[in-house]
Amino acid sequence: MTKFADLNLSAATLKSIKRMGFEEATPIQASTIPVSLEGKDIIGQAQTGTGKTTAFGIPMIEKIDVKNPAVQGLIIAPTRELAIQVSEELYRISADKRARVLSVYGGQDIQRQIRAMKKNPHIIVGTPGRLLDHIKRKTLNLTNVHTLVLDEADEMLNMGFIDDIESILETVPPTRQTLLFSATMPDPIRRIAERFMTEPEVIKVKSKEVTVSNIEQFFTKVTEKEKFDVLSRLIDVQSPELAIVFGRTKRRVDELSRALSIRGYLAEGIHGDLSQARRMTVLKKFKEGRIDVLVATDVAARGLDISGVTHVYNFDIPQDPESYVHRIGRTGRAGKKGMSITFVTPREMGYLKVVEQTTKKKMTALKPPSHNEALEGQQRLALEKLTEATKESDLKDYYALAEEFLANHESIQAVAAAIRVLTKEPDTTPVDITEERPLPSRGGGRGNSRGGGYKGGSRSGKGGSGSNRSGGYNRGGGSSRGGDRNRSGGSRPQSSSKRKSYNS
Ligand SMILES: Nc1ncnc2c1ncn2[C@@H]1O[C@H](COP(=O)(O)OP(=O)(O)OP(=O)(O)O)[C@@H](O)[C@H]1O
Ligand SMILES: [Mg+2]
Repeated sequence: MTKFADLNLSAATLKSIKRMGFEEATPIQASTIPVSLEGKDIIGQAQTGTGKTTAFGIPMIEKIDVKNPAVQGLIIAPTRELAIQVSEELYRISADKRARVLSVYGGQDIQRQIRAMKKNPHIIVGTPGRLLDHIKRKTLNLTNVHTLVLDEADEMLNMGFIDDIESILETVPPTRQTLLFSATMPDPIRRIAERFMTEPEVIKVKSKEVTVSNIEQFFTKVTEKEKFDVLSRLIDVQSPELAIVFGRTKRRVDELSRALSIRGYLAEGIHGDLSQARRMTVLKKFKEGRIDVLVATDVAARGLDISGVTHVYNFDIPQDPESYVHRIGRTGRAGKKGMSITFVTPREMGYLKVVEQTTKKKMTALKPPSHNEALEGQQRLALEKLTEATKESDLKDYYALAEEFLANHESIQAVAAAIRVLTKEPDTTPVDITEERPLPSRGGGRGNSRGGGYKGGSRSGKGGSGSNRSGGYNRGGGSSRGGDRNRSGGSRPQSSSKRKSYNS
């Protein structure tokens, strides 16, 4: 085990790390920080939730000259929420050194960002589109950047993002150090990445499986029609502390969050068509536990670190194995336990095999719970609440009434009534969920799982500067940026003109 104190870090950074509560460096931190401090380019791959942010954050902060007012570090992230989160983590690492960190992303007032730029931030964390926008407006000068990080590099280099990234890189000195991090790094993407790196060192934390062992992985075979009832019952049986339900499209997310609310769950949805203010409010409520279930498209699959997420439900199986790895990685973080349950329709069993081949881990089959099992789950939850309440010392005020009640009722009847009152009985209110077509049938091979391969097709018709690319997170073959993901029905959803927009 490596202690941060053994990594040759400055006193200021060590102090900040201590304040963050970190004692030992995680394996990816221990293996990349020394190499990064030497100035080498790195492709860093380690499982979800194992501290990659701090792994690139510490050396970047170490190398900032706070007396120099120029932007010296640039971090590019695929989504707005991730850009915000990463900037917050860097801010914490730099609490003592006091390097200035600024996040810029689409959907936020650009004038406000321009004003913030004038306060000479040392590090910029941004999404590709908005960064380009600032570069074009000449409100962001990257000529003094010595350290560049692509967080979730494979995601950004895959399909469509590559043009933006290349344009940004053209404005950064070629002598810079480039660091790429992700939990997944398919070979074709790695080869693209190496094009703009200098003799990168590939640092991969060795593990048998791509996913972390603290996530218990299940699948359940269900028909499209059964899915929603099965989801409700699973939530009732498993009573997650916080759960994320991933759906394939934005419409799916809207319908699911509405349906869950109708059935009495505290659920809200997040996807790329919502305003940035709304996205932030929903995420904040989820982090604070004011909603228990976050329903999301893949916009929330990458990098988000929300403590207390105990369950991930893949309401629709993702078609890319990488997406699966990142989705389930929203639980089981920083050594905590988690559980994932993936719904598979009979025709989609081939996708399950592909996922398992990629993760090198078999999922355990889970029988969908019955109505009675769901009821029992909720009753047990009620009993837990009752047991908790008996530990309270100030129940005395209730004794008189309790005695009066027990004089007229059997004790078993009294307790049963209390449990019943506290039980949220499984709700079977009919809800409207549009049926999603199954993914096109496929065999078991990994082969061509992402359709046309990693071509990095270009994104035409880039939205005007500062525009909110409201397309959300499309990977569909269609050209409509505002459309849902994969609406292409029975045909293969990804053609060679793969592209996604993601609200930079
Ligand atoms: N050395 C450490 N000791 C304890 N906790 C840590 C340490 N480093 C990071 N963490 C915590 O672990 C959690 C996960 O970290 P982080 O988000 O950086 O993971 P990641 O590897 O980037 O995951 P993903 O692949 O999902 O992006 C965070 O809550 C972070 O604060
Ligand atoms: Mg990360």
